[in-house]
Amino acid sequence: MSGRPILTAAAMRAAEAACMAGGTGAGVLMDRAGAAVAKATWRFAAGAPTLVLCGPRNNGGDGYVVARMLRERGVDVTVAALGEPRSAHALAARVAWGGPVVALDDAPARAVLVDALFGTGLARGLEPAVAAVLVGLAGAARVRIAVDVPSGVATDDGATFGTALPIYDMTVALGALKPAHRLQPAAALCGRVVVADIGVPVEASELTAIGRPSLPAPGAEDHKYTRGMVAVLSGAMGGAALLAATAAQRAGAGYVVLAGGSSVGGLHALVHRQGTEVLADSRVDAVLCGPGLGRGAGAERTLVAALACGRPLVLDADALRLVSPAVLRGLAVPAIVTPHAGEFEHLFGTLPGSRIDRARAAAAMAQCVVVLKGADTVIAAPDGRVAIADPAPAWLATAGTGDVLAGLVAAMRARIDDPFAAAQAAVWLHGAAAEAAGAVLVADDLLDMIRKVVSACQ
Ligand SMILES: NC(=O)C1=CN([C@@H]2O[C@H](COP(=O)(O)OP(=O)(O)OC[C@H]3O[C@@H](n4cnc5c(N)ncnc54)[C@H](O)[C@@H]3O)[C@@H](O)[C@H]2O)[C@@H](O)CC1
Ligand SMILES: [K+]
Repeated sequence: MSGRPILTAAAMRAAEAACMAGGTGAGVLMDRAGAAVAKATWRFAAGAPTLVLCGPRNNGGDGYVVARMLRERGVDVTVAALGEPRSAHALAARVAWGGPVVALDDAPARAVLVDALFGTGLARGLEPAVAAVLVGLAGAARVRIAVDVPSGVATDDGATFGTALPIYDMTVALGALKPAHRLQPAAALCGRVVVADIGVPVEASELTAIGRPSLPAPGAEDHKYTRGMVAVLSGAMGGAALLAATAAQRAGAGYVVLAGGSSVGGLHALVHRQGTEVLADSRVDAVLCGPGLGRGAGAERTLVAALACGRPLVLDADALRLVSPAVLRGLAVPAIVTPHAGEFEHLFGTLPGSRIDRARAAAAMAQCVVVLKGADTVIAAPDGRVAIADPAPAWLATAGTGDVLAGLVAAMRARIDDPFAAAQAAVWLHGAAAEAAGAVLVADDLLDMIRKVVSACQ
């Protein structure tokens, strides 16, 4: 699992400060940042006339460097500034640019827009008048490129403060990914995100991006039980559990039992069992409870049996309405829970902060791995580690896709000991399956794609 680091604004500033303490000047970093953006802009826009918007501080400073470097490549560059430079390095970069600078309000539309108004220092939403000018110029441009982050988004939680902002074609993240590149609504504005190495060493981070997992193919000594035995507990609505069980099979679990419900059908290789006796089988590596469970007395009995079995648990859907953080905390083996926003709030209450903060607090509260699902899925471990998924296709917003994810989580949990790593592998497979399925997918289509995306992980 690659797990590229994601740095908050403060963490990026600390990395930058450590680099400067090691002897690299701030101006050098700004030059590297500007050079990286100029190179990306050149490649993307092939030298078309370019408007660079520069803010008052260091993001704006990067902008002046971009303008200078594009001019050196022969590009027709116009610079428009939101006020005078208010940091020493931005001022130096403007002096080095040396060309004309017009006020933002007078900026002419050009084919390429480079937005260097605000970066990781943004503390509040853009002034409505500034946002309106930005949106207008972006709308008139053919190519829109954001320096570090789109101006007007909050770096650490991806908020846009309710302001309408442009959608960019590319965002050049300086030094490392930031939460805003992955959290909504900001992530949807970024376009393609390119991380530019500006020579700032980035330590291992508690916050990472979910990368493609490594899922070794079975060896000669493997058999169906070593491949992972998964028990999926069914209930009132058998279809959901069937989706989950099939996903687990397709993701490589060697033996999948669908137990406790009345469901029939599925692949011939799926084993159907009455009741929950399978939970006493010591070969069971992971138990999934929740999809199609229902919320009646039968559902509670099934859940109680699951909670008592001592096997690694994955809890989803209806099961999340019937447990509490205290019950999860009491489990001998940490569970994985997979709530969407509504289930999350029902289970953990209204927690403060970003999705990262909330998922992390919930995981600590319940001492389990929390997969907070959505357009920006966030996974948190009880020890404080958090991983964020790349944006997944919005076509996933359809019935049954959560059941498929739950089955994938169970299959991964059955073969990967670390529940945090297992959850990440499953979320990656789910997103990749959705990419492969394409437009207007239904949950069943994901099942057909799982084998293909698992093969890509070997
Ligand atoms: N992190 C790094 O290693 C590097 C960062 N650099 C650049 O520096 C940027 C951060 O620069 P700064 O911290 O100077 O901050 P910004 O350039 O992001 O500007 C934010 C500042 O503007 C003011 N402000 C905040 N919100 C505002 C609003 N809505 N309207 C008007 N004014 C507002 C505040 O005074 C705040 O300090 C990064 O995004 C990046 O572009 C690069 O120059 C070099 C390397
Ligand atoms: K920017």
